[in-house]
Amino acid sequence: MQTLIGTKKGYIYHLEINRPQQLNTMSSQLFQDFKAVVDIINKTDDIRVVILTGRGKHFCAGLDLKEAPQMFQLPDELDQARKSIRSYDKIKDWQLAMNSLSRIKAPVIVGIQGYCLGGGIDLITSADIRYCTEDAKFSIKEIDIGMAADIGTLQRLGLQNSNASLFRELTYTGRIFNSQEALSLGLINKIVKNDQLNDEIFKLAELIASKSPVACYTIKNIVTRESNLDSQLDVMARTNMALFFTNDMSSAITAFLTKGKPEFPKL
Ligand SMILES: CC/C=C\C=C\CC(=O)SCCNC(=O)CCNC(=O)[C@H](O)C(C)(C)COP(=O)(O)OP(=O)(O)OC[C@H]1O[C@@H](n2cnc3c(N)ncnc32)[C@H](O)[C@@H]1OP(=O)(O)O
Repeated sequence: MQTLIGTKKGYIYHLEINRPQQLNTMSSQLFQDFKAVVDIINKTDDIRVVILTGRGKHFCAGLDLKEAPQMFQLPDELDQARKSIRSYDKIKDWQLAMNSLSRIKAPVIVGIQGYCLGGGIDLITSADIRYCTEDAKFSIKEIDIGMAADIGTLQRLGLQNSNASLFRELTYTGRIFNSQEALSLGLINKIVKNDQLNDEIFKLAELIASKSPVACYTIKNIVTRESNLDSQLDVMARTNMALFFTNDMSSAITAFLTKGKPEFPKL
């Protein structure tokens, strides 16, 4: 795999996002590699815990906005309905990729440092356990590219969040929030010192790996049956399939690439 590196250490499988020069942004290759790695891991019967980290300074700066215009592009000759159906299929495929961590049979621990933005949050919400460093920074940044987070965040983190008001503020504004706020939101379960992330998550992984893998498998099977998740994600895909063709989105992505300011017309 090009964008993910996997290393097995005893019962622990360490997966690393390997696009540090691109701030580990999500390219179409990364989506494909996430889908592929689930099979590799699930077919290896002595993997008891999976750790996911990102190489370099940042965990993940979200969707690769340099590649995004190609990712969203559909043939001009298609009518609106056909474009919408094809974009629905694409969103479902990306949802499948970003739900990979919940489809891994073993518990998954994620370690986050630096920025974790947009799709990066979608990805980590499908993990079992999330630790971050003191200086980690988060943003539910989809709003800044004129779209709604469509691959997990609204469903896994938003619905039934005990801090719903803070959650809504963060989704409507896309403002950067720190590790303490991430903790209070339930996005993160432990903040660790900047230089101790790997030590802490490996320590935790070793503890879980010492437990019965059958019991861990059973627990994961139960706790990942989030009520109505599939239908919620499907509603999201059916809603966003039209959003992909707004000028809001293309104007926002162009503004990022050209360091300009996007224009959003009235509803
Ligand atoms: C559609 C369904 C699937 C997934 C949907 C996901 C939605 C999202 O993920 S929305 C969020 C998308 N991401 C962003 O909006 C992040 C944009 N980037 C930033 O805000 C900042 O760059 C930063 C990450 C906060 C870092 O800031 P700073 O330290 O000041 O560095 P910069 O000079 O801004 O960036 C360095 C270099 O990296 C490039 N870059 C940064 N982010 C992205 C990105 N997401 N995609 C592509 N490239 C990115 C930036 O353009 C710079 O490149 P240069 O070539 O050096 O100019």
